[in-house]
Amino acid sequence: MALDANHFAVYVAMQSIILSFSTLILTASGSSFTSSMGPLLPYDLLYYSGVRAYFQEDWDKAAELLEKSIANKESMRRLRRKCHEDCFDAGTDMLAKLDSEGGSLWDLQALEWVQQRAECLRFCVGRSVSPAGLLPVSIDIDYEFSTRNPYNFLQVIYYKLEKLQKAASAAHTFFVANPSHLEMRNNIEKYRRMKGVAEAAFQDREQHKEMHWALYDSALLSEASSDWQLAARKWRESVNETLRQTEDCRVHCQMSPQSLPEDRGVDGVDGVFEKAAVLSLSLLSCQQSCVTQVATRPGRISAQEDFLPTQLEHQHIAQFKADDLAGAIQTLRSLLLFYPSDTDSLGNLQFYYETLGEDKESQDKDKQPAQEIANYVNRSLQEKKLLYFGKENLGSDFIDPDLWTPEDVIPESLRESWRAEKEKLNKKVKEEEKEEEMDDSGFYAGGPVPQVGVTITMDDVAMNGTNRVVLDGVITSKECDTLLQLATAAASAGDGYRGRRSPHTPHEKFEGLTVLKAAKLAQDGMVNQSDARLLHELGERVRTLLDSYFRSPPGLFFSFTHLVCRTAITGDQEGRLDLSHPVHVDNCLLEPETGHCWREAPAFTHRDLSAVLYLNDNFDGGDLFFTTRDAKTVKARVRPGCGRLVGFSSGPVNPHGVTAVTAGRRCALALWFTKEKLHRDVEREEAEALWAADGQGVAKATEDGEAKGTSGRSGRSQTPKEKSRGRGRVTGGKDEL
Ligand SMILES: O=C(O)CCC(=O)C(=O)O
Ligand SMILES: [Fe+3]
Repeated sequence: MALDANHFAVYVAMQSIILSFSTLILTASGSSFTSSMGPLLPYDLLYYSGVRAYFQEDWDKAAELLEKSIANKESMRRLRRKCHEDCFDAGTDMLAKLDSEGGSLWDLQALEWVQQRAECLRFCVGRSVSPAGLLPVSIDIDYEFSTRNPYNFLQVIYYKLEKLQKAASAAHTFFVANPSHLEMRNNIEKYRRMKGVAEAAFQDREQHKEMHWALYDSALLSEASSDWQLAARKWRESVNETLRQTEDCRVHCQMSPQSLPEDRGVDGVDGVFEKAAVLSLSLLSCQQSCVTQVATRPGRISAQEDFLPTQLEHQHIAQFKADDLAGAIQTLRSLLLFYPSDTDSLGNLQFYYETLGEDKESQDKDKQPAQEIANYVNRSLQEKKLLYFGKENLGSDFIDPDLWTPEDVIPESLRESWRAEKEKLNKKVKEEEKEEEMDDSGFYAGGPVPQVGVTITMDDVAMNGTNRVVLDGVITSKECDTLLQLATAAASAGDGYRGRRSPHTPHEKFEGLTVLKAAKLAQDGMVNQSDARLLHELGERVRTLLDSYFRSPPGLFFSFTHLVCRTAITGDQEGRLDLSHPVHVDNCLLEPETGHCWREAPAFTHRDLSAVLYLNDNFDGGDLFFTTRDAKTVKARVRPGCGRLVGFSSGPVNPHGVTAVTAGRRCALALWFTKEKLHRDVEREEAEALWAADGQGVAKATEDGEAKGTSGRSGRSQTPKEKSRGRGRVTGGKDEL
C-alpha cells in the first residue's frame, strides 16, 4: 500500500520508539485497550500502536487504537483540569501564615504550600493514570495531534472499512486544520459525490475545542443580518467561551510537564533560586501564550490580533443597537480596561451616559466592568510585569502576545531596542510594499489580443493600477445566453448544484457550477452536453487571451473554474450597506490596517492570474471595483456585461470587491490560473477524461499550455485517494468565491 512521504518519516521514527514500548504494548493489546475501566493508558503509546496497525493494514485494530488515543488525550486533559480544581486549595492555609510569621520561617511555609499542592496533584493524577501515562509526551506526538494528523489516518482507515460517514467526518476534521491539504480537498469532494454520505457527516469532531470560533462566526452573521439582540448574546457567549478556553489552556501549562531551556535546566549552573525563577517564568510565559493560541483559528498560522478587545468592541455596539444601554456601558468599561485612554471609547461612553441621562456618580456606582474581565486584565498585567522583569534581568525570554500592554509595564531598555527594531521592520515592510506594487508575478500587461473582434476597453492606466485589463467582445450574446441557461438548468437539476446563501452576505443566494459538475450533469442528461462543453471551451478562450495580453511565462494552467451566479434575495435588500463580495486579494489574506497581505492558508496562495467573464447586466448593483491596499479608496470600477472579460494578476497589487447585488441575478464565469503545474485543476482533466471516454475528444491543455485534441484518456477512479507518495494534487475549492 502506498505511503504518504510524511507518514513514512513518522513511521520510521516511530519504529524505534515502539520498540521501547514493546512490553507495554504486549500487555496493553490484551484487555486494557478495549476496556473503559482501569488506569488511563498513555495516548502516545496508543497512537504509535495505532499507526503501526495502520501500516500493517489491520484496519479494525488501527481504528480502535487511534480512536482510543484521541479519547485518552481528551480524558487526560479533563483529568488534569479536575485535579487542578480539586487541589486548588491544598496548602493555601500556609500562605495565610506568610504575612504574620515573624523570623525566617516564611520560606518554609511557602515551600510547604508548594509541597502540599504537589502531593495533592500527584495523588490525584497518579491514581487514574498508568505510570507510563505520566511520562512526558514527545514533541513529535504533540505536533501530530496539534495538526490533527490522527484524523488523516482515520480517514483512510474508515474508507477501507467502508464506514463512509466516519471517513467523511475524519476527512473534514483534518481538513479544517489543514485547509491547504490538496489531497484531502479532493477526497472531501469525492465523499460529497458518494451516495450514502449525508451532508451531516461532514462534521468537525474537534469543534468542541474551538467553540469560541463557532460563536464568533455566528455573532458576525447575526450582525450582518442586523439581528442585534442575537448578536449581543452571541458576542457575550463568544467572550465567555474565549475566557474559558484561555483558562483551560492555562491550566494545561501548569499541569503538563514543563521543560526548561537546556542550560538553565536540571544540569544548569544556576542555584535553586535562579532555577525556581526560570521555572516560574517559563510557566508564566506559557500561560501568556494562551492568548495567541486561543486567538488562532484552526488551520491558520497567525493569531487574530486583539482578539478579546475586538469582541468586546463588537459586543458593546450590538448591545447599544439592541437598546441595552446598561449592558453596552458595562461592556465598554470592560474594553476600557484594555485601552483606558482610547478616545473613541471614552467618547462613546460619554454618549451612552448622556443618552441614559445619568449623573456621574450613579454611572460609576452601577456599571462597573465585568468582574471576569477585570480579573483577566489584572492578572495579565501582574504576569507581564514579572515576565518583563525576567526578560530584562534574568535572561529569560518572553514574547508579549498583546497589543494593549501599557508602556509603563515594559522596561525602558526594552522599549528602546524595540523602537529601533520596529523602525527597521517598518522600513522593510515599506520596501516590500513598494516591490509588491511593482508586482513580481511575472506578468506584464500590454501584450497582443489574439482574437478578432475583441477590444481593450480599459488598461492599467485607465484602471489606475498594475496588471489589470478589461476586454470586450470576448463571447457572443448567444454564448452568454447558453451559459445563463446552463446555470438555470443546473440549478433546477438540484443535486450537486443547489443555490445556497452566499458565504459573504446573507442578502444574496449563491450558486457555483464547475466544469466537472457540468460534465456529470450532462452525462446524466440533466443539462445539454454541448452547453457543458461550451463552459469548458470558453475557459480555453479566456486563457489564450490573457496568456497573450499579460505575456505570461510559459505554462499557464487552469487552477479553478466556476460559473457563479449571485442572486439578490427579494424582500431582504432594504438599507443594505454590505458588499456582495468584500474587498480581498485572490492569493493572500489582505490586512487592510497594515496593508500587508499574508500569503497563507486559507487563501488560495497558488493562484497567479484571475479572470471574470461576465454574462449579463440585467441586475442592480454587482459592480466589480479595485481599491488601494487599505481597502478604502476605489481606484477603478467595472460594470459587468455580456462578453466583458476582466483579467488581473491575483496578488496584492489587486485588492478588489463586488458591490451588493440588490435585484436580479448576476452570473459570470470566474477562472483562476496558476503557473505551477502541481496546482492545476485535476477536476478539469477529469471532465476531459469523461468526455474522452464517451468518445468525444476535447481540446485539452497540454503541459506547455498549448491546446490540442485528446481522446481515449482513462477516467480517474471516483474513490477518495489514499495517501500517495510525493506530490499533492489540487482542485479549486468547492463553491468558492
Ligand atoms: O465576480 C466578480 O466580479 C469578482 C469575484 C471575485 O473577486 C472572486 O470570486 O474572487
Ligand atoms: Fe476575487
